[in-house]
Amino acid sequence: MSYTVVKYQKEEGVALVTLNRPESLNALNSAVFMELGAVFDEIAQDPEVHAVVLTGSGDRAFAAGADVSELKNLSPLEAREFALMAYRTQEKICNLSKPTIAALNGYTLGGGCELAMCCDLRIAAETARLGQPEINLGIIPGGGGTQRLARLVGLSRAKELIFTGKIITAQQALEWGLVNQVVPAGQLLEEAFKLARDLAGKSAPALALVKSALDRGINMDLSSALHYEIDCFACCFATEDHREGIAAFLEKRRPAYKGR
Ligand SMILES: C=CC(=O)SCCNC(=O)CCNC(=O)[C@H](O)C(C)(C)COP(=O)(O)OP(=O)(O)OC[C@H]1O[C@@H](n2cnc3c(N)ncnc32)[C@H](O)[C@@H]1OP(=O)(O)O
Repeated sequence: MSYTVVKYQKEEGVALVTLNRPESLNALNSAVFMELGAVFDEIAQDPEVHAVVLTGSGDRAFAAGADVSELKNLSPLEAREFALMAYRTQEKICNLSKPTIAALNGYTLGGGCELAMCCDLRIAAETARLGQPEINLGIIPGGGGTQRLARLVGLSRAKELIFTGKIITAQQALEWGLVNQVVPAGQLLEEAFKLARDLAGKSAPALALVKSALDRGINMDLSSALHYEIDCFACCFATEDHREGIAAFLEKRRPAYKGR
């Protein structure tokens, strides 16, 4: 399938997905959400892809938020439809059974920050700036910002960011736990790919199971989550990869996983 507002490339088991509206700082409109949804459907079905890097084109923004010109004339029902469409795409990203890394190459604001939080890990360029400035438009985050941000940085810091609409540096985001790593801008994609290739070399079923244990478990009560983890742990023993991982350790060699 061909895409226009999103670019999709594959390299050595890693998918690179690039938001591609640099003239508007990769603002997220309906077309971007539709294409992003289709790309992640394609990735989910593609056995050659073992990890994903999501970034923005140009050197100014990952995404500066939902496209304000599209939000301008929405009725409440249309705003709900827009948010639901974004939600459906975000669910495809969150539920992908492969690891995802957001490479934040500049402004990561509003819906852009919400999209980054749908990825498993976030690496930011030193020049990246993050925030949820919706309050300054007289609206609130509608793409998971109130929930995912609070879960990542705690309720108090989430309120600080969302109430004030202030924009923080990549370093501050690192200190708050909103990003995992900060790197020089020129090394962002290289570092994101290094991590993605490392993850792509691990057992795919083990990664899928542990992603599920973490993402589903966090929303369960502790006892249910611990039992779910035990079931996921047990499922690993149905894979060829677990035999290979243990054999490789005992034979003092690198494992060669087959993803099954
Ligand atoms: C409901 C969820 C949401 O996400 S609401 C949107 C939340 N995001 C924002 O409020 C950020 C809006 N953008 C800005 O505040 C600024 O653009 C900036 C601080 C990110 C960068 O400022 P700067 O002065 O450096 O650049 P420009 O403002 O001139 O931006 C360049 C170009 O991009 C267009 N643009 C930027 N953000 C958006 C957006 N969210 N939606 C639509 N378009 C956007 C901006 O209008 C400029 O276009 P131009 O045609 O050149 O005027």
